[in-house]
Amino acid sequence: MVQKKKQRGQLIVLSGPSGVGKSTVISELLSERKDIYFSVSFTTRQPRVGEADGVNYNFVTREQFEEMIARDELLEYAEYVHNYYGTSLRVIQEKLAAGIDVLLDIEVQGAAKVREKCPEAILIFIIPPSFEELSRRLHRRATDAEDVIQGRLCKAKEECKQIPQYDYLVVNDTVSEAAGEIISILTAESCRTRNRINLVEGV
Ligand SMILES: Nc1nc2c(ncn2[C@@H]2O[C@H](COP(=O)(O)OP(=O)(O)O)[C@@H](O)[C@H]2O)c(=O)[nH]1
Ligand SMILES: Nc1ncnc2c1ncn2[C@@H]1O[C@H](COP(=O)(O)OP(=O)(O)O)[C@@H](O)[C@H]1O
Repeated sequence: MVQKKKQRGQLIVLSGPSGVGKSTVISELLSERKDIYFSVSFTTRQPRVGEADGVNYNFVTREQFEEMIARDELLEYAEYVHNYYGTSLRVIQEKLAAGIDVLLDIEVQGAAKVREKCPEAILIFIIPPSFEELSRRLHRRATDAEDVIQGRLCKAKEECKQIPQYDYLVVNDTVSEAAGEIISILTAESCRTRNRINLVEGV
């Protein structure tokens, strides 16, 4: 009855305000689910202390980014606080076709484009326990100047208006609980009939 046929990978989108803990939760998630491929985005923003090219982001100039747009090489892209951010189309296509699940950490406009192009993508939004805690996390991280932090906090309120477009909402109170909830979501999604029907002969 059950055939061994390779399934297409699942596309997983994670969004949430700056400083909510996306990168932290993603590290925890990837340490438990080593089979998931994290998509390293392209950006024109400057690297922060401790960030490495090709690991956190592929850091490019505005000119290089605009060339990628012109060549139609991006699955999606958006401008966020005066910088471009975008996802390589080729890499994502290759991984998904090889049956590998792909995780994107992208903001709300990019997530909406992914939904349009790949309706089966799983969209997860992460929120902080409170707005005050979000502000504390951004200050404690100490990677951005005060005006940048204020800009990101303003943007957070706008971004939260898009929550109804997401399939799942996760509160990042503790990192382990948030990562655990995402793992549960992914397990349930992988059991959907549409993701397993190929396994059954003659259906
Ligand atoms: N649309 C889109 N957004 C991205 C991409 N990569 C990162 N982002 C988003 O860009 C925003 C800013 O990211 P970053 O400057 O690293 O700040 P951080 O979220 O505070 O760590 C975040 O909301 C990310 O989710 C991408 O490839 N496409
Ligand atoms: N659950 C949590 N509780 C307390 N601090 C957290 C939690 N998750 C993340 N942080 C801290 O908050 C700051 C922002 O986290 P980060 O992962 O860089 O956020 P994002 O990628 O969403 O911008 C970091 O200093 C991180 O250590």
